Amino acid sequence: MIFDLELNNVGKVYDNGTPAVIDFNLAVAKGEFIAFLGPSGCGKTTTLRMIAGFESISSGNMFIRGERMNDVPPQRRPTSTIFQNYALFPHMTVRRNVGYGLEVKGLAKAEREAKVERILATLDLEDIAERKPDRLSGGQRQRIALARGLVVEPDILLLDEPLGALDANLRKAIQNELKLLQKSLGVTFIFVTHAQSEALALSDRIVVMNQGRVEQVSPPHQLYTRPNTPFVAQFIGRNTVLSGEVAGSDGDDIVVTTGIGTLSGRANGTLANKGIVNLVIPAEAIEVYPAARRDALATAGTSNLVDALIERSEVVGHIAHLTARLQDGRSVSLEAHVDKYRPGDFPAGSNVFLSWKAAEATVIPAH
Ligand SMILES: Nc1ncnc2c1ncn2[C@@H]1O[C@H](COP(=O)(O)OP(=O)(O)OP(=O)(O)O)[C@@H](O)[C@H]1O
Repeated sequence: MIFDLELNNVGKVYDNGTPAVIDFNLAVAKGEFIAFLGPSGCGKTTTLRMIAGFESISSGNMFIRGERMNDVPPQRRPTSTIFQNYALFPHMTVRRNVGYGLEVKGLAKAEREAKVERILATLDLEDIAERKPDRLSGGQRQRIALARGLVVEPDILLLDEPLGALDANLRKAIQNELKLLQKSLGVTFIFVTHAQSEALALSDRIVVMNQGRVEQVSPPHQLYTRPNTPFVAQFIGRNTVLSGEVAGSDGDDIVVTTGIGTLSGRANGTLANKGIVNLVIPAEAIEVYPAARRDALATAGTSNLVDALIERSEVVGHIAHLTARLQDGRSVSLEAHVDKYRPGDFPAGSNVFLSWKAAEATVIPAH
């Protein structure tokens, strides 16, 4: 199979010696929507710029549709880049901004105009085609930048924090638009973000980066429910991470001795280090029961029963928010519809039990 994009052990060391990207491996199929997600300074932008050709590759190889790209200059790569500030020309109309890339490529006027009209129509920009971008809204400018990137018909569109300049409401609306547009065009999109919700909402797969390295590449749901590493468990979703030691197994479940009891979860892949592990429990998997139900739950064979004390209990709209303190002192935040956690059932100061199904918790190596 020929991938749209392949990065094989790609690395970047800046002239000052900073290793910004280390052994980056990724294969992207045509039409995939990929997010690079991670904290500030983890190497997302550097990787995107190496794909675009704005930054040289220090080690490893990069291929687009099977062709090695390491030494190909940016303008000869089948990529377009959309920058966070959109980099539109303020003195040109929207139409000229959109057509500029085709002018540079030297396309004949008639062909150029046909392509520009088509993309203006696709992105609903015809009515503002004669305006200058500085007189337009953030959302409109974002669409112009998209049109400018797409009009050259790239194999891969690279987007650097494309929604970063927009306010929260507009961001949400444009997220949906972007996803629909990408699916209808079938163009491979790679975008950089440090907004977890955006990556989870938009992507087919997310590449989580940390300190220059790829921690995990997974579809959003899998990343959320089955983290591979302690970093991902802390960075994505709302997980409680307990350290412990493997005591054995019970069918598909791994039994772990922790500071607050003998608990269980499922292994994610093979556990290289069987000794010290982390048990990762997503907030969504945790059920809360009043202390009075302890015996009934134990009789029913409910596993993973953990004592806790409700520290905070409040209802906002239809959502009940609970904070429960475990015996080791750490707090767990939980939320659910008020039909599930009825106000009054779990007042602050009450003793409760937390429980989860072993299949919904994940056991990962501690390092
Ligand atoms: N031109 C440069 N010269 C030297 N070091 C650089 C250069 N650009 C980036 N770096 C360093 O490389 C590392 C990765 O930076 P990069 O911009 O790729 O991270 P990022 O994940 O995109 O961060 P952010 O979310 O803040 O944009 C950081 O340590 C950064 O300081």
